[in-house]
Amino acid sequence: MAKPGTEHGPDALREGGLIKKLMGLGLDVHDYGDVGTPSHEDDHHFDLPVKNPKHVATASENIAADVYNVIKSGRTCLALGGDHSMAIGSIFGHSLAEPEHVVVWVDAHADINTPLTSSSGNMHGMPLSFLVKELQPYISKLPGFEFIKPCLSAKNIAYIGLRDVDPGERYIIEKLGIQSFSMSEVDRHGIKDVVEKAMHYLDPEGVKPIHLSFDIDALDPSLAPSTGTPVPGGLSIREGNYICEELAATGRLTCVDIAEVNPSLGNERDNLITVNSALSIITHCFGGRRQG
Ligand SMILES: CN[C@](CCCC[B-](O)(O)O)(CCN1CCCCC1)C(=O)O
Ligand SMILES: [Mn+2]
Ligand SMILES: [Mn+2]
Ligand SMILES: [Mn+2]
Repeated sequence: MAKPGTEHGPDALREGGLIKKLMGLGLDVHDYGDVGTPSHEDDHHFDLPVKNPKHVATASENIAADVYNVIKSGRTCLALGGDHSMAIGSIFGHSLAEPEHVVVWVDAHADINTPLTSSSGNMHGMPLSFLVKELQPYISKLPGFEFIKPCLSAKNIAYIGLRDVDPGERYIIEKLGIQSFSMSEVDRHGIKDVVEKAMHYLDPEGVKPIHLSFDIDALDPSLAPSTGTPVPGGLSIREGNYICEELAATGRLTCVDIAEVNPSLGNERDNLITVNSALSIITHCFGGRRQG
């Protein structure tokens, strides 16, 4: 991961009262615990500048298995990160259970660099490239990722909140025609129109299961300071809550990722602000409504 500390994200959310808040919504909550992610000493890939590939591969396979089991048991899965590379496993696991699902990716970043377009080598900037069928001819096969079968088409993805996109990602988004509502579209049309347009594009009949992959850095850094790649000019908590309320209201929200909460960044107050923003996002995905 780009910056150590995201491994403590789930516990920070638990300590912030996550389980109690969800139970307070009348939900039958089961905490499946942490996914096993053994680290690998010799974890580098000789001819590619990809960091921790074996670690990410092992974690992804474990996450996929756990997400699949949770969804197959009839529950809605809440996957807590952790680095956004977690979405490799969570989306793949979701697709094994619900092959028809669509993805709403809420993030300051597109996270669709291939190992060759990435300038950082950090896998949190690459998760979608491992999952999109149209990109497979361009993806270097990394050891440990053999289990992944690309499970998304470009038309199954919509971005909300983009404001820091690398040149290679912009090319991919435009070449594949991925639906992208950057912060410019949010400002131009308003969040209501953006969510309506995104859902009409992804699922005009209103029948498909939804995967929401929410990177906490989609929110403005004033709301989520404890995160690894903050970018000014993000979503307000009202906009973030609105997205979640609307997706929850479909009744088809089947898997939610909350990524990039990093309690080792910033001070105590920053941690509290970030955790509270993440808890607000989560509760509005699971039935919490501002109108009560
Ligand atoms: C925009 N792409 C970045 C950031 C990815 C953030 C991942 B997320 O999960 O937090 O969304 C940044 C690449 N830049 C690094 C600094 C120099 C310019 C490129 C990358 O490392 O690929
Ligand atoms: Mn990260
Ligand atoms: Mn991300
Ligand atoms: Mn991000």
